[in-house]
Amino acid sequence: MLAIEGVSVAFGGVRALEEVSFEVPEGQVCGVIGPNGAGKTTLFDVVSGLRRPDAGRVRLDGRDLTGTSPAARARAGVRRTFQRTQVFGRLTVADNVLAALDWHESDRRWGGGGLAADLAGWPGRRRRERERRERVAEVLELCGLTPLREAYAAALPVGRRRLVELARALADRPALLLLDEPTSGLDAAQTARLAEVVRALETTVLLVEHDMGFVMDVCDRVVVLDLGRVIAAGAPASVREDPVVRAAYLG
Ligand SMILES: Nc1ncnc2c1ncn2[C@@H]1O[C@H](COP(=O)(O)OP(=O)(O)OP(=O)(O)O)[C@@H](O)[C@H]1O
Repeated sequence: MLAIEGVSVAFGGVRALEEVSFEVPEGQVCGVIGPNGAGKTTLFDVVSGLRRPDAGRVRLDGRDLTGTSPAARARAGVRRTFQRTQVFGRLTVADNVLAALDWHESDRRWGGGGLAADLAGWPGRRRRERERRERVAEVLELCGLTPLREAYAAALPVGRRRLVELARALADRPALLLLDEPTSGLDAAQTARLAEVVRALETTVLLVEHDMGFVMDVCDRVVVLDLGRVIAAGAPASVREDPVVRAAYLG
């Protein structure tokens, strides 16, 4: 479970976040919405470790992550995607996912052990290799990318590249997935396909998104920020009907 507890951030006189608190239970998808300047990006930066809050805490499964670096959060199982997709264009779709898996594994296991350890560990390595290939196949299937597994990522339209990025982030079963404006640059069909994939995930997800339709479609819970404060939180349908939310959007 992700817990945001009394998080505040100020930029000079501007209170970007003021005592923001909410929780995302394990396996749920939570969307953060709000008008321009509401504090969404700042909140995302606090959760991913790019910005240290002036007050409050961020916990993941009870573990206090406040003040830890983005790299330490990655080791704790936090993954994020970016508005501009970050994939290896000259690798195939399958190799993109495999590379992500290798990267996170080696990051956890660094220390090595030399040639003797390598030889002694050979049978285990073969098993691990098979497990890795199986995991890649599983993630590609989940993201609807199996037919494209041998395609080069650079040749794909942006909607597919976004799915490749998602597959990379999911590869080693993250504890928390952060999606930053996942629909930006996607057309309606691509957005609908992405929504299907996100709905099928069993991962805890926090996403920031301008596309209300997408948020209402994929989220179990929606948190609405306005001028740095949580003005509403709950199921998509109740948030949509909330007069306070409507007033905030209409200005
Ligand atoms: N680095 C910064 N220095 C000064 N003020 C900032 C900084 N970053 C954000 N702010 C201010 O903090 C407030 C919240 O900004 P933030 O970018 O988090 O909002 P947002 O909801 O992501 O907005 P948008 O939807 O426009 O991206 C705004 O008033 C913004 O001008």
